Amino acid sequence: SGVTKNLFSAISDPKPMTSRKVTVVGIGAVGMATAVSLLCQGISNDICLIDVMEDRLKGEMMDLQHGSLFLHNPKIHASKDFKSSAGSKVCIVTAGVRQQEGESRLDLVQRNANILKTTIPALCQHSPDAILIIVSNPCDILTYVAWKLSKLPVNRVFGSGTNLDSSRFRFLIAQRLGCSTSSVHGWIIGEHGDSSVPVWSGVNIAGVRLKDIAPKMGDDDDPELWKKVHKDVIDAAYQIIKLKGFTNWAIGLSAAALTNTILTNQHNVHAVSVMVKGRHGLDYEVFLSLPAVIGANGVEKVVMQHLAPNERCALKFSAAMLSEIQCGIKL
Ligand SMILES: O=C1N[C@](c2ccsc2)(c2cccc(Nc3ccc(F)cc3)n2)CC(O)=C1Sc1ccccc1Cl
Repeated sequence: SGVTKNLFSAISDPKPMTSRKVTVVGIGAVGMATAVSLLCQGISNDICLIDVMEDRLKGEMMDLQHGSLFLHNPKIHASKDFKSSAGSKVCIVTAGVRQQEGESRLDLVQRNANILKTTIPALCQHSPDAILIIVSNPCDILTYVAWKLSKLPVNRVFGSGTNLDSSRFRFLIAQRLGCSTSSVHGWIIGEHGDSSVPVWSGVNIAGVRLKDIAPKMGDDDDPELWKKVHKDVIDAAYQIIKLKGFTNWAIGLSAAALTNTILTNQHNVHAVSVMVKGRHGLDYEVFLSLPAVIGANGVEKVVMQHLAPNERCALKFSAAMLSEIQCGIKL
């Protein structure tokens, strides 16, 4: 038009640079917290929102677009058609249905698996090189389902897993000790949620292992009751549900942090849900969280922590449980 012709003297035609496009599937509280975390931290400037609720989708897209001035002038698009996710480097799946009153866990799993049956193949069709991060719950089982449906190598699909559990764990310890969360190193591994496994021997600040100072740390007869920190991680989840009805900010920030590690090929170590067969004596084809090195190719390496017998036993129990549930899922 007249204005653009007379306003700009073009130097180059805008060729698409190697975009860091990210697709977020599911625009519920978690999906939107993830999108906002990505945009506010400048982790991605090219976001695609996918959901089936078209009005809500358009509203969220417009509302986010109107914040462009306060962001890094991002490209934000939204559609129920997966075509608009084409060329994504990372696809974050937060879509899922809530557990209904009295619904069995297996029914919930099957309903969420049914959503993945259309979602995963469509994402892979339009972004064949993408890394998939599964956030939907139950996370470990749905990460397995997504991996099976994607037919991708195991490094390209992982779950947010105990990344959130570990961040709450480190926060609570940091509160107890009076230092920053990032300075408290500690890992919760295994099944995300109620049956997660805290690796007490690994909790340290500047390499000083708390277990060396408080040898009974994590035991039931520990006078300092450190085991309560893990219980508080679990109780916090239920308390937040009771207080606000859902959780979204910490999980959204954690999904954005995982995405940043991929897009910047940072090789950070995160507790995420990976295929554990052949590790720690586990023989099941299941996904559980272990500390993993994450980069542009997704899961690059797994850190093999020295686990106590009870920790290995808890992982084995979870693996057997997940394997049993997975057998009951119709893919
Ligand atoms: O902070 C949460 N909130 C959720 C939630 C629930 C509704 S909206 C958000 C939560 C909170 C409490 C329990 C619970 N259980 C659950 C199990 C299987 C499912 F398929 C879905 C949910 N989920 C979802 C979830 O996974 C978390 S983390 C979490 C949960 C339980 C124990 C420890 C942790 Cl670190």
